[in-house]
Amino acid sequence: MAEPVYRRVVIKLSGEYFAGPHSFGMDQPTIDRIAGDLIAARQLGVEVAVVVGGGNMVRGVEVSSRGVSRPTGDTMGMLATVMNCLALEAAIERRGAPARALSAFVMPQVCELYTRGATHKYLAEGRIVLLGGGTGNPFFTTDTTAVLRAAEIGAHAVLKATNVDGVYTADPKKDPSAKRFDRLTHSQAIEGGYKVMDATAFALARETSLPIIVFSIAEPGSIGAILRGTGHGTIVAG
Ligand SMILES: Nc1ncnc2c1ncn2[C@@H]1O[C@H](COP(=O)(O)OP(=O)(O)O)[C@@H](O)[C@H]1O
Ligand SMILES: O=c1ccn([C@@H]2O[C@H](COP(=O)(O)OP(=O)(O)O)[C@@H](O)[C@H]2O)c(=O)[nH]1
Repeated sequence: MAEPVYRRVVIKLSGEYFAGPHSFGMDQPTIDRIAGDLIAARQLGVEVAVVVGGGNMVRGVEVSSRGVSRPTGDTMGMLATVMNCLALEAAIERRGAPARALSAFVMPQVCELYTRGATHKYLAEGRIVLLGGGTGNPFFTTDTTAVLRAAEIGAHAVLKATNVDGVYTADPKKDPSAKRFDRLTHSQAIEGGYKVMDATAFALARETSLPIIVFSIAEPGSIGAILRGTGHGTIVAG
């Protein structure tokens, strides 16, 4: 079997995708399927840290438009990401593989606090490490969290597993004539204003020379295919 292209990665999983065919909440078959894909990725010999979004439950901007302050709405969003991590941790462990959820917030009754040291330790033990709570700060996203954590732990790439198969010249859900890029630079992604990831995430990835691969999570096995270099997606790199 081909050697994996990257030895340590941060995988950003769309929170929205956790809802499966529903518009809200956690769809267990979808979470179980993602757990299987992550275990297969780990079995390639890759150290896997995962940042999960929270859009299946709370997005700060939406909540704050209904009356709470933006920082409070964002805190709710970050707590939603912790819940997704706990669901994924349970799904991975039910399949017999070791995982460990860490949170950006101190919540000792729930899970351990995120630190670089703890992440390295659990990755070295062969666990899939699930990073909840975003950056711990409002006004950021889990895309930015994924790049930040990747830079902190010395990951070789960020894999953004989402609901489109790459970066397009325009939102492909709105513009059927949009064209997909195979590859583009961080600067091109920022200047193009492509909304598949926020500009803060692209800018931090440029600053830290981290490649980002945007690909669809909908295809079972897509994470492993990207890691083997045979997947279908857009590479955003230097
Ligand atoms: N230029 C673009 N290329 C690809 N996707 C885009 C683009 N502009 C907007 N999008 C939209 O970005 C969405 C993915 O971003 P987002 O909803 O933040 O995903 P996630 O839930 O994975 O964080 C896609 O559903 C797609 O419709
Ligand atoms: O560092 C962070 C990460 C996330 N969030 C909040 O958590 C929500 C869920 O994250 P995100 O929208 O990135 O999830 P996804 O789009 O992947 O489902 C966001 O809307 C924000 O309100 C935040 O405030 N700071």
